[in-house]
Amino acid sequence: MTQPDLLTPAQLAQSLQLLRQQAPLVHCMTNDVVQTFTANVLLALQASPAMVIDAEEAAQFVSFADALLINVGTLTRDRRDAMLAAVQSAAKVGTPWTLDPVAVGALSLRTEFCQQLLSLHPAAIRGNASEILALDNQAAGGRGVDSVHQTDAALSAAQQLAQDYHTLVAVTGEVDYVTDGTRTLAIPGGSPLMTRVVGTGCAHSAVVAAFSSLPGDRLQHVAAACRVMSLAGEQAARAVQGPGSFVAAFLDNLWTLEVTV
Ligand SMILES: Nc1ncnc2c1ncn2[C@@H]1O[C@H](COP(=O)(O)OP(=O)(O)O)[C@@H](O)[C@H]1O
Ligand SMILES: Cc1ncsc1CCOP(=O)(O)O
Ligand SMILES: [Mg+2]
Repeated sequence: MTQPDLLTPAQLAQSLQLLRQQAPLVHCMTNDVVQTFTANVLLALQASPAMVIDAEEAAQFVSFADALLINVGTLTRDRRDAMLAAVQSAAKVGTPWTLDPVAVGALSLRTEFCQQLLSLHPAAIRGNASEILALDNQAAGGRGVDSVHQTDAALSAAQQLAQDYHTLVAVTGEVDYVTDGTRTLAIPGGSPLMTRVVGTGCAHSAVVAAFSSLPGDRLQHVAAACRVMSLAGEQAARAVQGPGSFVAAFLDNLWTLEVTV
């Protein structure tokens, strides 16, 4: 495996400009905790969120959407069936979909479902280090929804998953890595404060879904999704006292983000 490269400012600027121009419609099937925050993050980037969750409606709606997000954070059997219907429909119509395997590992329902989803061709997978290790059967998972591993420790698992399932894997934490199994980009930055408000990881996956719908180099676009999150996060953390005001500053920074080349 080759050493990680860095995303250039020119690549970031190109991907961000394309995202704002295309304003993708992102079909989100996500967990109960993060619905509003996820929608607000997408809106701040000029994308359009739509949370359509009934099995029949989801299978229909995915053909109107530019991207689909599957997040198993508050999975139930009914939701699993609806997500499966949406993914199968996405495969038929060619809508790229992204998996967020929240807390995969210790719990059977979500672990078996995530393993099933892997063979249904996700365009991208975004998880924290413990989730990526668990998905590759190399660890039992994290502490609930939080990681107990560093991303360096999960990089080879991310590369292996990407190769095995012909997908992109973004493993996020202090340093984010995005890999297709051959090329890997490292994205430093962000702030520990990002982990002190709920939903940043889940929203990150929604942003990965949005960027993965863009034409061109998907690895570049997904790395740009990570850098957009880390830039907005680090700028917000510098300006605020704690988690409450962080959320507002983070959304404002996504809205105003400019990249100088
Ligand atoms: N120590 C850190 N320093 C900077 N950014 C971080 C740090 N930990 C997490 N992040 C960022 O916070 C967001 C949430 O990521 P993470 O904690 O990995 O996911 P999850 O919330 O799914 O566990 C990501 O954008 C990630 O890059
Ligand atoms: C707390 C919680 N419990 C089930 S899903 C969820 C949200 C997790 O959000 P994130 O992974 O973005 O921290
Ligand atoms: Mg998460």
